[in-house]
Amino acid sequence: MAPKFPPSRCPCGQCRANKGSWKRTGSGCDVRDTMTSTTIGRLGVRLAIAAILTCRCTKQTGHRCKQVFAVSLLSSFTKSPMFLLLRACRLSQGIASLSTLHLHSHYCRPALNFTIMPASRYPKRKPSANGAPSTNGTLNGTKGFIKPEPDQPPPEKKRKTVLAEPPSEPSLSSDPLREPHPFHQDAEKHGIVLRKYYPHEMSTARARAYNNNELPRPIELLKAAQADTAEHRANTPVAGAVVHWFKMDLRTTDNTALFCASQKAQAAGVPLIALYILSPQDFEAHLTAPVRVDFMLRTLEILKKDLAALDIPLWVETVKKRKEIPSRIVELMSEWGASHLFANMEYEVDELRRDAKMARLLAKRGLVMDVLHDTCIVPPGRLTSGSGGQYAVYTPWFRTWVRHVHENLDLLELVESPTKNPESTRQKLAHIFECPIPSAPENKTLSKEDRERFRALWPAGEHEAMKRLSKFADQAIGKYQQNRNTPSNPGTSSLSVHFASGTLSARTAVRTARGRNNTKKLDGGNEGIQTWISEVAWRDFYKHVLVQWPYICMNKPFKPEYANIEWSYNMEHFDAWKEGRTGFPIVDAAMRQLRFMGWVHNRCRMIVASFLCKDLLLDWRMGEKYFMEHLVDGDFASNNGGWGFSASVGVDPQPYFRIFNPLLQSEKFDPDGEYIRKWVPELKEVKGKAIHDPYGRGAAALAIKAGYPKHIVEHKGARERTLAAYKKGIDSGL
Ligand SMILES: Cc1cc2nc3c(=O)[nH]c(=O)nc-3n(C[C@H](O)[C@H](O)[C@H](O)COP(=O)(O)OP(=O)(O)OC[C@H]3O[C@@H](n4cnc5c(N)ncnc54)[C@H](O)[C@@H]3O)c2cc1C
Repeated sequence: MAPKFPPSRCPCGQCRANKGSWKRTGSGCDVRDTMTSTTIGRLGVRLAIAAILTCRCTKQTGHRCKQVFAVSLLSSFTKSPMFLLLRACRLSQGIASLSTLHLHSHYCRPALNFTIMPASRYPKRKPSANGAPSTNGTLNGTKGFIKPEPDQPPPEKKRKTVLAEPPSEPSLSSDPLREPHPFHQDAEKHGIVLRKYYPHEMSTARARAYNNNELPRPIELLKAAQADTAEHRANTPVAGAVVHWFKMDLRTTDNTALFCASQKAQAAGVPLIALYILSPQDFEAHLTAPVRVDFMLRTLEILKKDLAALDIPLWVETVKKRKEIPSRIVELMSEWGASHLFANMEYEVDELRRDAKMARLLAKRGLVMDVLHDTCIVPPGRLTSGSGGQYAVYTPWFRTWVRHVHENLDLLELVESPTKNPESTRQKLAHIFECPIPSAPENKTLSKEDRERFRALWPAGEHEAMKRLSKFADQAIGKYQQNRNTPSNPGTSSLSVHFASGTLSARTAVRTARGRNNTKKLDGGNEGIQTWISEVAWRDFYKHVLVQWPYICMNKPFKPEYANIEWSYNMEHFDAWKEGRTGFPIVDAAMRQLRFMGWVHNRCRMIVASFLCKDLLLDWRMGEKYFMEHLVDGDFASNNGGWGFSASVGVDPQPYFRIFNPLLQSEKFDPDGEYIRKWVPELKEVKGKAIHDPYGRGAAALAIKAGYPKHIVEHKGARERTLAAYKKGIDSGL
C-alpha cells in the first residue's frame, strides 16, 4: 500500500503513537522540515519536495526514526521517477539514520520504498567554504535499492556493496560497521557472546544497518538461494529416493515438509527416507538445555517407531562439526541415491544462513533442496503495517494476524500424514531402519537423577502432545483467562515443550482451540479460548520479529540504544538469583521451579527476569542465556522476546521506568503463598502475608531458623539505581 502524503501515522511501523495524526509539535510524530528542489532537465522543469518526517515516540518505545517523503509536484515531464528519488536523496544528505524513502509521483504508484545509504557512505562531496558538505554534488554512485516484497528474492546484484559478517577479530578498518561494540569485552567475559562460534558483539551502527536494509537479512539470503535455484528445482527429476530432514519438527502429523517429501516420493514411486542430524556444536552454540536434548532424543525414539510403521526409515547421525552438516547430507543423499531434500524452515540466523548455503550447494551437485514454511501459522513477512514494514507492536500485529487467518482459512488446514513407503523399502534400506538413536553429547548429558525426574515430568513425543492438547482443550481452556496468571494453579497448557520441539504444530493447536469455540472465530466467543489463541500467536509474533530484525539473534537488543547500559555484573548476585537465594520468596520459588522442572510459569518468568535486570542491574542477556540452558521449552525467539519485554529492550516492551515490585507481584499472583510454600519449603511454617517478605513482616525468627536469606538488595534503592543507569545508557548515544 502506498503511504499517503503526508501520512496519517508514523510510517515506520514501530511507533505506537499511531492514533492521532502527525503534528508539528509534541512528543509524538511531527513533520519537522520540508525542502524543495527544482531543476531544469532535458524535458522541462521538475519540482520535488522532500519532507523529512521525524517520528519520535518517547512515551512508549522511545523509538526514533527519520523518513523522507519525496513528492513530485511538477512531474508531467518527468519520465523517470528515479530522477526524483536521487534528487530527494541529495536533499536528505547528512541524515545518517534515514530508514526508508518513499517516492510519490504520477509515474510511481504505489510508492516505491527505497532504502538509501547513510550519509557516511555517500560519495564524497566538495566541502563548501564554511566546511559544510556542498549540496551541489552529484549523486552518481549513490546506491539505493528497492526493498524486496516479503516473498520475493532480494535483487542480488544490487547487494554487491553489502558487507560480510564482521571478522573474528576487531577490525582496524575505518568502516564503522565492522567495529565491535565498545562494551564487547563485558559480553565475552560473562559468556554472553560465545567467541568459539561467533564474532565480537557488533556495534550499534551495524545493528542499525540491518534496520536500514544495508545488510541482507538471513531470510533474504535463503530466498535469493531459492530463487536462483528455482528453475533447477522445478526441472530436476526424482532419482532413487526423497529425503525429509527433521529439525525442530519432530512429528509425523501436520508436518508440511514431511508431507511434501512424501508426495514427491509417492508420485515418483521411490521411498521416502527420514533424516535427523545431531549437532553437538549447535547444541553448544545455541545453549540447548540438557533436558531439552534428552526430550528430543526420547522423541526421536518414538518418531522412529511411528515412521517404521509406515515403512519409512529414520537415519540419525551425530555430526561433530556443524559446518560439515551440509556436505555430510550431500554424501548421505548420494549414498542413498536420493535427489530431493525437504525441510521446514527455522528462522534463527545460523539456520537460515546454513540453509541458504545448502540450497546452493545441493543445486551445484545436481540435487534439490526445498525449505518450506511450517512452524508459524502465518509465515514471517506476510503481515505488514500500514507503511509496509514489520510490526514491532503486538496488538496491531495481532489484529492483522487474526484478519489474515480469517481471510485465509487454509492456513489452519492440517497437512496430511506421510503415506506408506513401498513394501520393498524394508528390505532395500534395511541398514537405515537399523540405525540406532545416538546418546546425548557428554556436555549435554543429564545425571541419572535428573533424567528420571525429567522423564516423569515431560513425557516425549507427538502422541503425548496430542493427549495434553485434548485434555487442556476439554478441561481447562475455557477458564484459561481466569487461571493463567496464578502460578500455583496449573491453568495453562504446559504445551510449550511440544511447540519448541515441534511435537505439536501451532496449526493443530489453534485449530483445536477454535474448534471448541462456538463462534469459530479466533477473536470471538469464549474468552479463555480467545486468550489462549492470542498467546499461541505471541509465538508467531516473536518469530516474525526475529526474521525482520536478525541482530536480536546476535546478542543485540531490539532497541540498539539500549546496548549502552552499564550493567553491574555482580556475580554473587547472579549466583543468588540462579540458586533461588535472593531473599525474595517469589523470585526464589520461581528459580527453584526452573531448576527442578526445566519450566516456569509465565508470570514467574516475568518476575524473575525483571528482578534480574531491574533490581540487580545484571545484564539481561545473562538471564536470557541461563534460561536457555535450563528450559525444556527453550525457544530462541520466545525467550529473547520475553527477556526483551522484561528488560525493556525488546519489541513492545515494558517501558524501562515500569519496574515490577517483587513483593506486590507476589501478593497479587500468589496471594496465599501456595506457590512459594511449594518451591521454598523452608518457609512452609510462615503464616499469612509474611510469606511474601518474612524478614519485613514479623517472621524473621522463623526465616533465620530455616536458614532463609535476607533480601540481597533493597527494592526501592535498586529501583533508583536502575532508572539512573537506563537513562544514562540511553542518553549516551554510543
Ligand atoms: C523471560 C521469558 C522467557 C521465556 N522463554 C520462553 C521460551 O524459551 N520458550 C517458550 O516457548 N516460551 C517462553 N516464554 C513464554 C511463556 O512464558 C511460555 O511460553 C509459557 O510459560 C509456556 O507455558 P504454557 O505452555 O503452559 O503456556 P500457555 O499459557 O498454555 O500458552 C500456550 C502457548 O502459547 C505460547 N506462548 C504463551 N505465552 C507466550 C509468550 N509470552 N511468548 C511466546 N509464546 C508464548 C507458548 O508456545 C505456549 O505453550 C518466556 C517468557 C518470558 C517472560
